[in-house]
Amino acid sequence: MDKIKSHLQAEDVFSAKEKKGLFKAIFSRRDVRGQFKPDDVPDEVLGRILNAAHHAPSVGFMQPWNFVVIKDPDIKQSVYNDFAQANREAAEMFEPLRRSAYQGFKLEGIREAPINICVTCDRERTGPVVIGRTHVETMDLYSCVCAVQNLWLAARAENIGVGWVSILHEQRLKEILDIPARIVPVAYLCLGYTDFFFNKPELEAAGWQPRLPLEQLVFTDRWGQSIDPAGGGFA
Ligand SMILES: Cc1cc2c(cc1C)N(C[C@H](O)[C@H](O)[C@H](O)COP(=O)(O)O)c1[nH]c(=O)[nH]c(=O)c1N2
Repeated sequence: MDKIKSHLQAEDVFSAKEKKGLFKAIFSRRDVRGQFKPDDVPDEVLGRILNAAHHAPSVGFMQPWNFVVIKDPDIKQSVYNDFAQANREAAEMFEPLRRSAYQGFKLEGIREAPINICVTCDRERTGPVVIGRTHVETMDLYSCVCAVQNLWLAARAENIGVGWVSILHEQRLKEILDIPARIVPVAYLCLGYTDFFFNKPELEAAGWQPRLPLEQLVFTDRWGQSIDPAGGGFA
């Protein structure tokens, strides 16, 4: 009987070109909000992106996600209306100088993006006791965020921009989308083709927040014990 191939063989290592492709997706992925094209995203392309999301890691292989695909302009408008209200509330939370900068940012592309996707978490999908979630219950939510990241990177490889909108009232979003009580909306995403991706985060380019140096964020052995960046090999 043929032995079923149950693990990757040595020849399945990434070629230099494949490696480059993966890192290109990681480094050139952007949060897209202001430059969506109205062009339809074919179902086949959307299917590939959702399948990539579905292949994310999950605690206990729980796969707690659902993907609500929204194309209806009326639903988008309702979500936008909630964003507009939440965004006004958000602006009030910043001190005056930051507030005017905040008010100048475009922080969503809900109505322009041909597709919106709400990624949700079913906290009870595989029963109350889950391998790996026995002591930290939020692991299922983190698993859904892994799915979001897979989606974001796969979309980048398909030349499709994704923007995450989190300036929303969770309960209102659940009402608009008819999301059952036990399900948690994790991410509201806007998707569509785009002519370009900025080469830096927009918040970095606008001077709102720089990218932190990696060497400030990496410790050896103990919290606070910095590595020597030159010797650390991350340059
Ligand atoms: C959990 C979470 C939530 C949000 C975001 C991201 C994440 C991870 N981001 C996008 C965020 O601003 C962006 O990722 C960073 O500024 C870095 O830029 P790039 O993603 O590299 O372009 C985001 N952007 C935006 O315009 N409106 C929003 O409500 C949010 N919310």
